[in-house]
Amino acid sequence: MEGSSKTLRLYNTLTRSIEPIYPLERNPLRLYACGPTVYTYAHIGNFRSFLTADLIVRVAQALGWQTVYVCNVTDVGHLTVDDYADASGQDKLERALRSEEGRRFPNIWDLARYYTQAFLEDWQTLKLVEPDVRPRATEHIRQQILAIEQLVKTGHAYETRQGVYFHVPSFPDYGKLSGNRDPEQLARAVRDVVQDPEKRDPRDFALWKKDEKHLMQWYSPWGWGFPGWHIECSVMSMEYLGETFDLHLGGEDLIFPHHECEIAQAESLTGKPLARYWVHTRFLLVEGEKMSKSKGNFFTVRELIFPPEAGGQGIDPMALRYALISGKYREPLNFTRKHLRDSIRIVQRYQEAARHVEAALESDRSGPDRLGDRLSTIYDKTLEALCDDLNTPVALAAALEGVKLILGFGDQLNRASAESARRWLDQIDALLGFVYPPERPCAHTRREKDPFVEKVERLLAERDAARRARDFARADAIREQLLQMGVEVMDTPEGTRWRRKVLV
Ligand SMILES: Nc1ncnc2c1ncn2[C@@H]1O[C@H](COP(=O)(O)OP(=O)(O)OP(=O)(O)O)[C@@H](O)[C@H]1O
Ligand SMILES: [Zn+2]
Repeated sequence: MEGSSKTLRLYNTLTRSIEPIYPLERNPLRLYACGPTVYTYAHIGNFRSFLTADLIVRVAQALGWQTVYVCNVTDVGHLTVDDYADASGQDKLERALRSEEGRRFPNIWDLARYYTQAFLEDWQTLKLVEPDVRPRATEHIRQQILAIEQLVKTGHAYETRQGVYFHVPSFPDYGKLSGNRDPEQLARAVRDVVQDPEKRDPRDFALWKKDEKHLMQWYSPWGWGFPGWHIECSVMSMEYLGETFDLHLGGEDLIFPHHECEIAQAESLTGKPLARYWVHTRFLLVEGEKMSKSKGNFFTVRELIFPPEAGGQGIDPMALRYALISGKYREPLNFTRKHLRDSIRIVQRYQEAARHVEAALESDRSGPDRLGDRLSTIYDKTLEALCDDLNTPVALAAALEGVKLILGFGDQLNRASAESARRWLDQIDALLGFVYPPERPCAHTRREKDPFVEKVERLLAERDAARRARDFARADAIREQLLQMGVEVMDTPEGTRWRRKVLV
């Protein structure tokens, strides 16, 4: 098998070192990536993290391994301050339902379904590998309840009037992933959060929240309520991958508390390590700050790739994919216009090379294969760079040499060389995923309107009506409101036009 002599090496957050990765015995490589909370569209920062998982799966497959890849959907609303271990605060899904955009959904279940669907479309648009299992938290409530019951039975959890908590002192290894071991520091981390006075230790975190008013609730041995966020991933990962699996992935913000808490719960249940390697992606930044749903400083896939008439910027999804993988996953990546422009140009060169190759395959130009050996060396270098802790900048630079080689032949490419070039482009596409366009880009929501676009159109109609009624103060106020939403309004002789503030 091509490249099978290579070793994949990745940085393991647990051991704080780069380690060779290999599956256990004769098992496939088993991976779990924490999926999105579906209360709004996922942003491209989220996709940066999913792309790390995607590349690892692709590299593993290129090395000839079998893989089992699980990526969940968090469709139970977890809480706005979930970066605190005890998960108090307001439910993100409920808050979304009360927002202006959320009002169009009749209930919380429809809202979660809608954004799940949108997420899956974005996933396909960016050509991420389809996971073998995509478990939904709402479909695994029974398993979560059973796990919590077991933790209570074994003395790792206890009930209060407000909920059920995992008792951190019952798991001495708490802190092994994040290094957050100092109890006082951990207690300070939760100081600003509404706390349950019956909690036995400030570090204890919620497994079950009792709440008869919560919009998503299930009946449990502790009455009506809903599970904590951390338990969902412990349960779903073990359900599909076994008690110990290979890689657990997510963005850097998940190291603590989410993954630390997952380890505590799962390892208390089984007495075995949950995952052998923990891999975390650094943030995608906008002007030096984390791109984040809650901060509102984000770009969604659709606002970048939709055509301008649908409120987007018409960017090739493959260029967006290229931009998102072009930085090392272990370093923060600043998302800039220049970066996106460069990626657009590079992907266009690949597309041009693919066109040349297709034309040459149709031609009757004979002659020896003058590309096969050189391209195969380049493929090797590309894969080797990815095996080196996913060094994507080096991998992409290596692959670009192949494109230059192909383009260097111009119209003189013969059939034999074109066959090698086509094989190479296919291989690079399997490995990096941006050479050919996606098969199924965002079809669903192209028919169904984006709620943002709907809102803009409604405001523009109101503004037109105000102008007709010569209520210019009202018209100006609406224009200002649109501006604050990032929308520029242009009055032209053909009528009112609008566009999002342009990025490129
Ligand atoms: N800016 C970012 N860059 C890279 N990964 C990110 C970024 N923001 C979130 N992630 C990762 O995306 C995945 C899904 O995240 P999730 O849906 O829970 O929401 P979130 O975007 O972190 O929410 P919020 O923005 O409200 O904090 C997680 O692995 C998370 O660590
Ligand atoms: Zn998770």
